[in-house]
Amino acid sequence: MQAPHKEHLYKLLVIGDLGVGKTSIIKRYVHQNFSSHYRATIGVDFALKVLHWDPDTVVRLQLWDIAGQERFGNMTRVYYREAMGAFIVFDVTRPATFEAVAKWKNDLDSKLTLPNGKPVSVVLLANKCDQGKDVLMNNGLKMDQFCKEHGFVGWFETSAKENINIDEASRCLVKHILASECDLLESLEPDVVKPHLAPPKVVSCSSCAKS
Ligand SMILES: Nc1nc2c(ncn2[C@@H]2O[C@H](COP(=O)(O)OP(=O)(O)OP(=O)(O)O)[C@@H](O)[C@H]2O)c(=O)[nH]1
Repeated sequence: MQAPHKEHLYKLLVIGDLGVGKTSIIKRYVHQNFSSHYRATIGVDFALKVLHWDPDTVVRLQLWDIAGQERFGNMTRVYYREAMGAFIVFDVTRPATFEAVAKWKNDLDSKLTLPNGKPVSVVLLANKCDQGKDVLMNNGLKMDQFCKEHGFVGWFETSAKENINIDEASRCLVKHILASECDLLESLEPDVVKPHLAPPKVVSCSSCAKS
């Protein structure tokens, strides 16, 4: 088999309130397992997921699992640096975690933009959908509108427990990041392209297929 000749490395943040399932989503996505035992994340954890995006392209995702208790703290600014995208997670059984979503998004947008000034791609995850849909039922038809108003590129009902929609949400985020990277590379002069945005092996953009 021929080796893929395009490689992308993206740092992705996973943020949201305490106990919404950030660690569980990453564990499910990367290690294909789930535990109902809750242990709060301290600070930040990391995981790596390798996606064979197409026969020609490998995407490496460096997932930053940021503790919910770090919310809006000074530490998060350091964690956000050079991220290309994020998942903001809430728990469908706890309305307060949905109410915090806009604050997480505003915090992220105020601390992190791409070098061309545009916001990074963010997907909203309505997690624990195996447990009921209290929040979604209340907000029902407004989810699409909410995402549009707050600049999310998409949203998914997910369950780390039942493995629902996690792969799909990730593919959606990566698709948007590939497109925004394409924009970025076009808008920046070659001498100011930062190394992390243009890894040496990137020879063309897979999302717009320009060489
Ligand atoms: N039923 C159900 N439980 C879940 C799901 N995802 C996570 N949980 C449970 O929710 C609890 C919290 O999950 P974590 O993944 O630790 O949450 P977290 O957002 O990483 O928490 P912090 O690191 O403290 O911010 C654990 O008991 C998990 O087993 C899910 O999709 N369905």
